[in-house]
Amino acid sequence: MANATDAPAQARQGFNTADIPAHVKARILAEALPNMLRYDEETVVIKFGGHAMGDQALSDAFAKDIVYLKQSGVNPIVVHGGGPQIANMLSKLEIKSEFKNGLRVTDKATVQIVEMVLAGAINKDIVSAINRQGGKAVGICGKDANLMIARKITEMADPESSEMLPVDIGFVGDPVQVNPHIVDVISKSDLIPVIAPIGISFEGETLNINADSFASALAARMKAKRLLLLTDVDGVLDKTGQLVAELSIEEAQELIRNGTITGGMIPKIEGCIEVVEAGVEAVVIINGKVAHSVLLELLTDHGAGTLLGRRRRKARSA
Ligand SMILES: Nc1ncnc2c1ncn2[C@@H]1O[C@H](COP(=O)(O)OP(=O)(O)O)[C@@H](O)[C@H]1O
Ligand SMILES: CC(=O)N[C@@H](CCC(=O)OP(=O)(O)O)C(=O)O
Repeated sequence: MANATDAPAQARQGFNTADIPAHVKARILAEALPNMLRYDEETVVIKFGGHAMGDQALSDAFAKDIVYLKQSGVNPIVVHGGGPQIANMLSKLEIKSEFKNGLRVTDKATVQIVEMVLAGAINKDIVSAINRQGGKAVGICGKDANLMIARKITEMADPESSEMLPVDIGFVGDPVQVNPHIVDVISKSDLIPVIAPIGISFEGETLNINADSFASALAARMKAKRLLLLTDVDGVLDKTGQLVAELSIEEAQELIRNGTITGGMIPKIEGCIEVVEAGVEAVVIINGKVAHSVLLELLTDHGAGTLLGRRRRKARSA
């Protein structure tokens, strides 16, 4: 048997339920079924981060979860990242890359590689993984049917003073107009949309969009029931490294102010706040390195990671 921390081994084992006692099976089903009903025909946007993609068995477990959701009447929409994979390709091509406030500075050569890696290799890998598990996935990016129109980022908040300062980080976009028609058309059938975070400007330029920002803008526009962000940690951790199971908007802002939330977690949480303010019930940050974390979050009462929203976890099964 794999131990609790050996997620890839657990994922490889799949669902072997033969040695689970009947009364435990009954408890699991009794907990899962009302949760399944709660998400029936609801849209759930799931962001699959590049750090969560590393292992084949885990990627297959993720793909299986997406197929199970679709088969049980939920409407899953996958948005993926690929930061580490872009970094690998840039380093092979000996192109230097740097980040400013969590965003990759993206010149003309870099944006071509970013599009190739995200909308090409990674998008098609995820599509194939879902299809291998019995789903019918369709890969698109924000350019398709003008799904994600973005504006070049030309100013950023100074981390110390919060004052907006002019910046030039190249072909990096901030979503300004989401046209979800193509996603609706795909997901109203038996197909599952898998979306690469590439956008297009009103002037026709290809723009690199942070995958968390892309998923947040889409979830907000589609008034999704949930946004799940899969990353490489269990959720938001407090100063002592303990998981924070739920956060209000005010508590999240305070954790950023007092320096508990730093680095890549800052844009993630800022996106989450905007999503909740736009009317999405809750956003959950979960560990994509735990096998079947998506099912654990959606179908068990206590959930898996950090929930940020207007709704308290205790009331989630209401
Ligand atoms: N308070 C915090 N709790 C959890 N993670 C944090 C916190 N502050 C900063 N982080 C960092 O944020 C990272 C996740 O963000 P990021 O690297 O952008 O993930 P992804 O590539 O999955 O989008 C974690 O690996 C961790 O290093
Ligand atoms: C502008 C910007 O930073 N874009 C990201 C897009 C990919 C991404 O966000 O991937 P993860 O979710 O795996 O981090 C990048 O170039 O890395």
